[in-house]
Amino acid sequence: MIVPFGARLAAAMDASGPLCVGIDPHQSLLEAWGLPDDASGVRSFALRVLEAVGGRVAAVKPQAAFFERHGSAGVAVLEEVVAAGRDTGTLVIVDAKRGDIGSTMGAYADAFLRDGSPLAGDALTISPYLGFGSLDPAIDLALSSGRGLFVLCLTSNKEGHEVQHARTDDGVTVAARVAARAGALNEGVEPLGSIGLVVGATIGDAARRTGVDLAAVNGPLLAPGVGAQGGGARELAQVFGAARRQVLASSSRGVLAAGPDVASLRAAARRASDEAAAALS
Ligand SMILES: O=c1ccn([C@@H]2O[C@H](COP(=O)(O)O)[C@@H](O)[C@H]2O)c(=O)[nH]1
Repeated sequence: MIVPFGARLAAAMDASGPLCVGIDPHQSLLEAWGLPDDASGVRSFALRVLEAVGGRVAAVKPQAAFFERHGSAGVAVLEEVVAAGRDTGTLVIVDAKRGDIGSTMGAYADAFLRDGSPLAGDALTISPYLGFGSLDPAIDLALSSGRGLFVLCLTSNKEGHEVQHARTDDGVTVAARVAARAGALNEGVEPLGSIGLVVGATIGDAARRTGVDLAAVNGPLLAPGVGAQGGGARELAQVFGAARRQVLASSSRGVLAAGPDVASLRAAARRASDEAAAALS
């Protein structure tokens, strides 16, 4: 039986807390960890993170860009990391932020969401800014394969408002429209739908200002920006309010800076998870 991603994530957050650890092998972190800036260094880095947090946090999020910058050897490492992450029992969210015209989106869906594809984790981040309807192939395949999607809605970067806060002809913001479309796909699903949103922990009161009803999305809310970008317990509570039980807080550098020692990484992840749980309870 296929268990939908939303149900699997809800169970993982209940068991391990609301934290996703980002696997972002930045050049500077590889150097700090004494690793070479090549695919072998990225491999050692990512497997070390999995050793520290696999099976102990709700999710991990390998950032595809840091693997792709090493070409085909880096992509092969990403494949290995996706498989190794899933083997630990921790959910794997591939942060690749794909988005394209529908026919090409079908190929991205095939790569990242199809059973048996080496790049398919448990969920994928995607961009709706070629139009929400262009995401249909990914939505169809995610739902039929028990996977999830995180659709960019209100991102953590300071430039996001240029597009996301813009108003359409009927006065509704782009972000609110994205959120409403995701919510329609999750309607009536319990405990949580599988079509989530990306909503940065750094956005302050932007959800209110843009008319985004986060609770009505009835899906998971991936909240990057915790740690290195300045988001903390106070920001999580402020941004998510009534939707806080849907939130999966995400931290990459904030945890990774504790490496390369496995015990220190594990302790940093535990702290981040406990802080997020307290802020979102
Ligand atoms: O709005 C967004 C969407 C995605 N991200 C990604 O999350 C991590 C954040 O890394 P930190 O080191 O914790 O700052 C990174 O992979 C981004 O691409 C985001 O930050 N904001």
